[in-house]
Amino acid sequence: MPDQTPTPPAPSPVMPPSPQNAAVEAVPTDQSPDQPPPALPQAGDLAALRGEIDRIDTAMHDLLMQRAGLSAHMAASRAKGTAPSFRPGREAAILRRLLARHAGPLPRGVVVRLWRDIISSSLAQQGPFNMAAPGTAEGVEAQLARGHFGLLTPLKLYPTPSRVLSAVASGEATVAIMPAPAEGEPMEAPWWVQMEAPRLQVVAGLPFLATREGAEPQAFVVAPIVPEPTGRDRTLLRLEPEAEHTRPRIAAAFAAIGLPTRWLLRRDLPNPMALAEVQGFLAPDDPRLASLPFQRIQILGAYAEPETEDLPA
Ligand SMILES: C=C(O[C@@H]1C=C(C(=O)O)C=C[C@H]1O)C(=O)O
Repeated sequence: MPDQTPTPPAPSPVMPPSPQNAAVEAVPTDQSPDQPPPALPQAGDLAALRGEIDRIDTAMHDLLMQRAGLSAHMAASRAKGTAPSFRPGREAAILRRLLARHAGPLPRGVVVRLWRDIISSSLAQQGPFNMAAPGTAEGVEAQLARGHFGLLTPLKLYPTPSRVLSAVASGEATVAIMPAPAEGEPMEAPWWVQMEAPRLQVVAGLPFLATREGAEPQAFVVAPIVPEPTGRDRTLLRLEPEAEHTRPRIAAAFAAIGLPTRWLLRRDLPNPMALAEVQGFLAPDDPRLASLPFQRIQILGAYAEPETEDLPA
């Protein structure tokens, strides 16, 4: 594809400070500071700037078409195998890599927004992909589902979290968007008590881009796949405590094996059950788990630690 070479700026142009100039100047470059600035039209030359934007749009469109072509190849080579096409750990790694190299005026939230749509369209190419969430279209889970998997991924709403879980368990839905477990959940047994592990696993926390440092996910993605480590993960564990295993004692047992809990929930009804989140990626055969004094301990999944949006200046 022939590229139009943009006209270099006039020697030492004196540009008055304006938002337009700020945006132009902030275009990231790979050049070192002592090299001349990249060849860009002068800020006052709107027609040339628009021409440059058209050239960039064409280049981006070409690359998006190339990317979709690669996804189609992947889908074709997968058709013969059994490897799952949904790999939330890889998706998180892709976003982290881009955020780590990101610079300039484009907000990090926009980078995530754009790539979430690109990745979701690639998922749709791999085969049917649809989501289930509890509540209404205005509810937190539905909004987070849309935010993560895009506006074009089909979403079916169910009246309760346990119906959502049944939908993903039966294969009616590819993924379930579940509310983050919390104290004082409604009367019906919480979904994490019912979840059919290890076949179903928590594989992502939403939103991936948190508005502030340390924010906890508001929802979890559950799917019939095995989570993969991303380098910065958290693991959810479910266990059946005895009567004497109060929350502090459960927390102390985890701390004693070098796995301090980030948070811990304990329910007594219908049976004693606890859910703990620990830092890091734990495999089911992790030897530390065998030394915990609990009856049944199961990994409910693992997810990539969220990234944060730009902090206010
Ligand atoms: C096409 C793939 O599947 C999905 C799509 C991805 C993408 O578009 O980058 C990444 C991870 C997968 O969830 C893949 O295996 O990379």
